[in-house]
Amino acid sequence: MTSDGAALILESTAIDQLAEQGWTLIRDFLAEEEIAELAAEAQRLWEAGAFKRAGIGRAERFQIRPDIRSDHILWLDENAPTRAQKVYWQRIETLRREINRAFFAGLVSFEAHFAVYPPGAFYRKHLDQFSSSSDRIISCVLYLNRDWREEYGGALRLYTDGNFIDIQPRAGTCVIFRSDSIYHEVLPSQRERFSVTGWFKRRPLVMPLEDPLRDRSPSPPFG
Ligand SMILES: O=C(O)CCC(=O)C(=O)O
Ligand SMILES: [Fe+2]
Repeated sequence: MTSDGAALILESTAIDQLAEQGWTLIRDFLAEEEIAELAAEAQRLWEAGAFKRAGIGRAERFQIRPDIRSDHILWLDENAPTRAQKVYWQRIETLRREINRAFFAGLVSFEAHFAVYPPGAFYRKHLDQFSSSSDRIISCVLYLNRDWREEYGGALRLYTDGNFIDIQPRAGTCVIFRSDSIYHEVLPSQRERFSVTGWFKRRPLVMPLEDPLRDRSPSPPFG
């Protein structure tokens, strides 16, 4: 990155594109050594067995469906970030403010996980919003593999206007898109493919009327 001014101009172009076409990308989202540190961390945790098979759906609808997605994930804990993760969260916070300023989007939080696609893994075409809730507004995927080559597969295919575009998962590229309307898929990857995937969220618009876990024993009889 050349200067803060240049970074700001880049970011505002990206945000214009996000508004116009529903997706954008920022290359060099973090410095090379910051990406390398995140990549080393993800690799170490993967080798230590800390990742879990990813599923689809939330809460009681959660299912492991290797026919739909076969990646493995590890959620980040915002309250206990490593040094590399702290830099990532700070960068995300800057982006959150930019998006809110440009769109009055009311994004209040962010959740993120590391993901690994082992050789052969994929994620079929989908939207990132759960059908049961609309609090995921903007998706954000940051890639960690240095020297990625097209022949490894593993591109992110974004579907837009009856067409599609393939994005190579190269270290430092961050793809940002609307969670409610941009269909996308991860094509089968032939190499271990690492990323940090996250979602900007709004406060849920409709609050549940009743907490299902609340004690529902009958109230004591009158008198
Ligand atoms: O890794 C990617 O390129 C996209 C991942 C994805 O679509 C997801 O986790 O919902
Ligand atoms: Fe997705």
